[in-house]
Amino acid sequence: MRAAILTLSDKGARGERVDASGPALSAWLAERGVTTVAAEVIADEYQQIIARLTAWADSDTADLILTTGGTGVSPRDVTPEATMQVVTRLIPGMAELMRLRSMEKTRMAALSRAVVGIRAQSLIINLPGSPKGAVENLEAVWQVIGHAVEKIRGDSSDCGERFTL
Ligand SMILES: Nc1nc2c(c(=O)[nH]1)N[C@H]1C(S)=C(S)[C@@H](COP(=O)(O)OP(=O)(O)OC[C@H]3O[C@@H](n4cnc5c(N)ncnc54)[C@H](O)[C@@H]3O)O[C@H]1N2
Ligand SMILES: O=P(O)(O)OP(=O)(O)O
Repeated sequence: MRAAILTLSDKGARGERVDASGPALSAWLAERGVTTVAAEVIADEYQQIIARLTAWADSDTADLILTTGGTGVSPRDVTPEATMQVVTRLIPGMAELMRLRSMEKTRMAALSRAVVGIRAQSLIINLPGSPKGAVENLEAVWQVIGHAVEKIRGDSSDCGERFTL
């Protein structure tokens, strides 16, 4: 599986904070055999987020596109809105699963408005901004991601009896 990681952070884009979340996700994925083929830090700008997600998905850069940051309720948090503009199909259950598992760790997880969806053949997942929050949310849906990527890419095998989790 190939992953691309987009960090949304005004401070990061201005060079006022070192991006710890993108590298934390990349390291976590590498331990599971997933290569990060692209990674970028940009500001919380609606149009820029749309442009980057669209370019990665439409050029088939990655099977899995992760965003980190900008999912909350601050005025400049627009990652979910930009993602909803880009995806053609939402997968609400994956976002629900992330919040369910996260709320077992912190009630602040209720503030993440993260969405998950599909554009072209890429699965796009919003994750919160902190390194801890980002990895915890990815971990929550990890067992589902492999199967989602297979299905998005047209796997027609009968999955009815393959999964019990
Ligand atoms: N499983 C978890 N889920 C959530 C957590 C958590 O700890 N575990 N945190 C919750 C909180 S609190 C909020 S609020 C929401 C929404 O978060 P956002 O997506 O809006 O996150 P940001 O405001 O962009 O960032 C929050 C905070 O994290 C630090 N930060 C952000 N970006 C970076 C970066 N690239 N490198 C290092 N640190 C970063 C910084 O202190 C920001 O103020 O999510 C809940 N879900
Ligand atoms: O600069 P950002 O976007 O990372 O903002 P915040 O630290 O308020 O999440």
